[in-house]
Amino acid sequence: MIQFENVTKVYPTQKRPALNNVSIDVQKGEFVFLVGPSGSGKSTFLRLILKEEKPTKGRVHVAGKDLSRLSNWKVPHLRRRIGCVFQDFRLLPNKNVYENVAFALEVIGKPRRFIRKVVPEVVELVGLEGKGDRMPSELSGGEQQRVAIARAFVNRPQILLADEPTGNIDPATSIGIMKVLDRINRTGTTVVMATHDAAIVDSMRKRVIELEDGEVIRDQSRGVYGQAY
Ligand SMILES: Nc1ncnc2c1ncn2[C@@H]1O[C@H](COP(=O)(O)OP(=O)(O)OP(=O)(O)O)[C@@H](O)[C@H]1O
Repeated sequence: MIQFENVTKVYPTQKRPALNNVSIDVQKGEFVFLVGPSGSGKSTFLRLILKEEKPTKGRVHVAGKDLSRLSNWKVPHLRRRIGCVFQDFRLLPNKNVYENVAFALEVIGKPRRFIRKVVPEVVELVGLEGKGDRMPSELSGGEQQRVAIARAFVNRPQILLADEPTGNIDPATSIGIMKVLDRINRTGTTVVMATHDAAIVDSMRKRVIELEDGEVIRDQSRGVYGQAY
């Protein structure tokens, strides 16, 4: 589903590569944690998947497509197949829960009948049934992140990228967020989550890819946050 082949990324203003000769294969339906210190290249890895950045060397394949051969006008189509969740939720403050989720479908031209059917389903999937008419300001941080996940998933993307999704949420609430991501993963969606949250990584026992200075220093199935010797 996601394949990095000897990928090196050097930003124009930098001498050191943000990613250095990274080769990684993520299969359809996998759940992968991306860990490593600040500046190790996690966000760069996610940006390359979205074709927000191009590799300096090497190739990135996503959903069977070689991104170097994907013309610019096809990039929005690629991004529709990838849901994104961020640390800071990024909800529209003037729209309620239902409208925030529906908006993701409206902008890609889905019919109103379809939107009316699927939005409540996804709102329920993330555990927010009965809260569809709340504004983001009337929700806890954990609930806001659930809305953001619903919005990312409502179009049933093949891949969900999450960049520090529990970064602004307390540990107890984070467990609920991880249950939602796990539920989404069980529908067959490939999940890649960048995180500094050791407790979450240790509790999930999923594949862990560790970056340091842009290099993969560990790729462990059913892994933990820190190196387990
Ligand atoms: N747009 C950019 N221009 C120049 N250098 C950049 C840019 N984005 C990232 N970098 C550099 O590339 C390296 C990797 O950064 P990246 O953001 O991928 O790390 P990260 O692991 O996601 O860090 P964090 O955990 O803090 O989010 C860092 O040295 C960073 O300063």
